[in-house]
Amino acid sequence: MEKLLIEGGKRLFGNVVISGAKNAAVAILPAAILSDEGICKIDNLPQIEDIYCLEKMLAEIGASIKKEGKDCIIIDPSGIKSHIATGEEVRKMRASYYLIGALLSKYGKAEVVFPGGCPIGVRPIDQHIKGFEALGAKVLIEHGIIKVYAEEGLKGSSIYLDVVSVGATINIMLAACKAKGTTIIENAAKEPHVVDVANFLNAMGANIKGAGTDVIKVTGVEHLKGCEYSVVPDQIEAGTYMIAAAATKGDVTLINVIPKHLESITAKLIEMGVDIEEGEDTIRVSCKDKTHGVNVKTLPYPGFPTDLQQPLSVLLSISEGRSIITENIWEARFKHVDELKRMGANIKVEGKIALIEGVEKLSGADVVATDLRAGAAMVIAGLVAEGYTTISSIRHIDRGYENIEDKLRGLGAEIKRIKTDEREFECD
Ligand SMILES: CC(=O)N[C@H]1[C@@H](OP(=O)(O)OP(=O)(O)OC[C@H]2O[C@@H](n3ccc(=O)[nH]c3=O)[C@H](O)[C@@H]2O)O[C@H](CO)[C@@H](O)[C@@H]1O
Ligand SMILES: C=C(OP(=O)(O)O)C(=O)O
Repeated sequence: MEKLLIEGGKRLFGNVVISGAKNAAVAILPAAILSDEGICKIDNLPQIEDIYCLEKMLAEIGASIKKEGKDCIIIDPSGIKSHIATGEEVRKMRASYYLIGALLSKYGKAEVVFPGGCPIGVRPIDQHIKGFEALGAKVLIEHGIIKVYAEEGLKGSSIYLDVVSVGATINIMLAACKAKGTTIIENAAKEPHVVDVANFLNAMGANIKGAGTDVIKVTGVEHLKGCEYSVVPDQIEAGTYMIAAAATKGDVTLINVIPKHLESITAKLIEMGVDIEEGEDTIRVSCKDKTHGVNVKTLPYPGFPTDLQQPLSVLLSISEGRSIITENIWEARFKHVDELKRMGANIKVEGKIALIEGVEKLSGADVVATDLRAGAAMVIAGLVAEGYTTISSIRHIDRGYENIEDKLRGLGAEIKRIKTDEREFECD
């Protein structure tokens, strides 16, 4: 088993380059199979396990995938013959559900195994299904496989999402972009990755308007073609490094970011006493004094992102006074709290609320990355804690953070990946 070993107490200084956004890239790769003519060259792809997993899935159904340089791939979908994706990889990640929208759009049918992803609570897909059905598809779930058929073809429709869902918004865009007529998605998600996927599809020839607002209009087109595209910078990876810089009382400049996408985290950090300087595509985060506690509610974009709640809870744990986190999106996104408590944090969880009393310091311990962002939280905790921290189950971290230990070492952290003889305990 691999673990991360961190010697805490080093302040982070210097520059860190932010990678392409996981949550955009995991939808853009499946979207690329929609090309009826030509290849897609996709750049600024994060080098993370979720992307490697998707590349394998696409190759399994017949796509040709070629790497070009470090973070660019070329996808040629002309060899795809199958509408079925039920392999081992599909189960490993959440975003494999985008294969449903993409295959349905391409073939009028799709059979995809139920997706996996972070164990952060019940993760229904009823809004995806509602969207596919509104477009004229029949949906059947059998033996853990989602089977979607549109024998008469897909027809544009109006869909009002009952909850703001990133996945359902993107999946309906994918399914609708070659449907007959116009589809309107109301109460749509507005996250930067939703906009990025719409931009990618438009670069392929789709006609999608309104992405980034809560009403998206998709006018079906007959034909999509290949394109060249660069994935938007990762808002969540950037936020994680911003929090790490503040927590270690460091001075870090993030390169390759879109400051607008980070407004909710920037505002929260400023409220806590952190200094932030925004450039055109950079953000400098510095912090000399102890930060103070604040209240945070997770909300769909442009609210504070749930994916940064766990990393922020570490900074709040060592801030002066009391903080309250309200987690409004996922019902089980406080699993990291028990791990933080091992390091001396004072946190009480009641339902969707975590009550945090700031402590003077954290101390190193053996902890577990219970999910992806919990893992990022443990890394930040290890960086600020006194002594040594080891983090296990780091496969979760590898799903979403490119070279986390190299990037942090570049900022002066003492962190390394170690191999142990222990077998990994699979808890999800
Ligand atoms: C690969 C990816 O992009 N993952 C992100 C995506 O997950 P994901 O797309 O799975 O999350 P959603 O935005 O769909 O979920 C938001 C809320 O809607 C609910 N819901 C969702 C779909 C549905 O059909 N029915 C339903 O009730 C969920 O239970 C949750 O409470 O957005 C989440 C919310 O920003 C992030 O935490 C994840 O990192
Ligand atoms: C929850 C996350 O990922 P996924 O939806 O892929 O499980 C995340 O990126 O924080």
